[in-house]
Amino acid sequence: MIEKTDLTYEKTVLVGLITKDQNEDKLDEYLDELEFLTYTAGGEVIKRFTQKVDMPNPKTFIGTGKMEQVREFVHENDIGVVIFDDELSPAQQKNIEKILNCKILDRTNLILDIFAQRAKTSYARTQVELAQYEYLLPRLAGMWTHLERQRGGIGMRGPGETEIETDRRIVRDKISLLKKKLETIDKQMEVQRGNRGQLVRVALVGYTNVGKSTLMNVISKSDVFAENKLFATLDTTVRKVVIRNLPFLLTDTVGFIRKLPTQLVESFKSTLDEVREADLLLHVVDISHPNFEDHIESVNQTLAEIKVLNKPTLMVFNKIDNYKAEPLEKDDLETERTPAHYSLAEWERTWMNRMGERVLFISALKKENMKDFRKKVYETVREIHITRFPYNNFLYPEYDAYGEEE
Ligand SMILES: Nc1nc2c(ncn2[C@@H]2O[C@H](COP(=O)(O)OP(=O)(O)OP(=O)(O)O)[C@@H](O)[C@H]2O)c(=O)[nH]1
Ligand SMILES: [Mg+2]
Repeated sequence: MIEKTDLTYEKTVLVGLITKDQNEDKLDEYLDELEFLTYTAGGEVIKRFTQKVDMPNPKTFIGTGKMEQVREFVHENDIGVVIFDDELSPAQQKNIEKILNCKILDRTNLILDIFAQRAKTSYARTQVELAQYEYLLPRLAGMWTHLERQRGGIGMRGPGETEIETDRRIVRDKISLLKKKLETIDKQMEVQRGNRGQLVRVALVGYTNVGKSTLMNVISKSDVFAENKLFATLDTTVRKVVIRNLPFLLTDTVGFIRKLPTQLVESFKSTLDEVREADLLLHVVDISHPNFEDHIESVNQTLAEIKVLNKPTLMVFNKIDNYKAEPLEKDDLETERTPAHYSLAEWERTWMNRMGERVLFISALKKENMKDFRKKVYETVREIHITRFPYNNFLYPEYDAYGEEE
């Protein structure tokens, strides 16, 4: 299927809720991210609507009065799409569509759309298609999709079976078909991975748009697609990298994002196998992003969900060239000093306290501190290598034994 909503130049409105779990600042952050996602999908955000409620309205997500405001705005400004920051129930989706009379998407929907636009290889497309059907399945109730045409055949529908049940069955069949297809490719890939021999495997992980592909390009001198949009990378790329004379495999992977249902993450299982099978993770963080600590948290959560726990990890804080602490005047005694005011040196100390030596502060773009980066990666990979193959440790001396050149 691979359905794509064409958002090109489409005028868009965002809607989010302020609730007890999500204060105004948090919502602002989420909507900033949603706006970036919309831009990535090709849309342009004209306005945001927010509402403070205890609970989302079960019928229309936002209240009646607010909905009327949105309806007027949509009507007067020729808005093509309204995007909700949270997942809508099928009933909500249907009701809202009726009222607003334009395209209605939720966050998951939008992300899936971007995935669909970006999936290039047949493997990535199959994964996206699987994710789309997984998303569709619980939503079939109340939605008459006429999927049965695709299946056809007399006698396919049992007596008394409703259309929805038929649709469900078709979607389930499709899901198991796609899973089988992925399994077959997986087996081939496993063989390929097996052929990679006894090299230590390192995987770049991190939130989307933090600079994983840029870093990959810098260290492997390869040409992986990197750009300032979300989910530039959907396929994994593996490169052999040699630092000094120590070879290892480096994998670039799909970026993580918060509020992505686990079941969708699972659709990318095979891509994530690279992460599961890695000996070392480089967790890349965009330290210039105001919410980078939340990003770390949500990456760790996804790692836990896919059962990648306690793997050796280096924290790589990237984009130091772009980091700006919030200014705080010396004589300002009123404002409380928070981590937002930390200098880079303070962040470095904070993370060293938490993680010991396993932290790095770099700029992949400006190639700052790359020497440090190479050294630390070399030493960590070397350690893994000689633990595994103790008999050839003589091959790889301490990094500094090479002297200063390079
Ligand atoms: N200022 C600055 N920008 C950077 C740095 N590293 C990467 N970028 C920019 O950040 C954007 C995202 O970079 P990517 O390498 O595509 O990020 P990614 O983590 O691979 O993103 P996804 O594949 O979308 O998850 C690009 O515009 C890069 O030029 C850096 O050190 N400093
Ligand atoms: Mg990338």
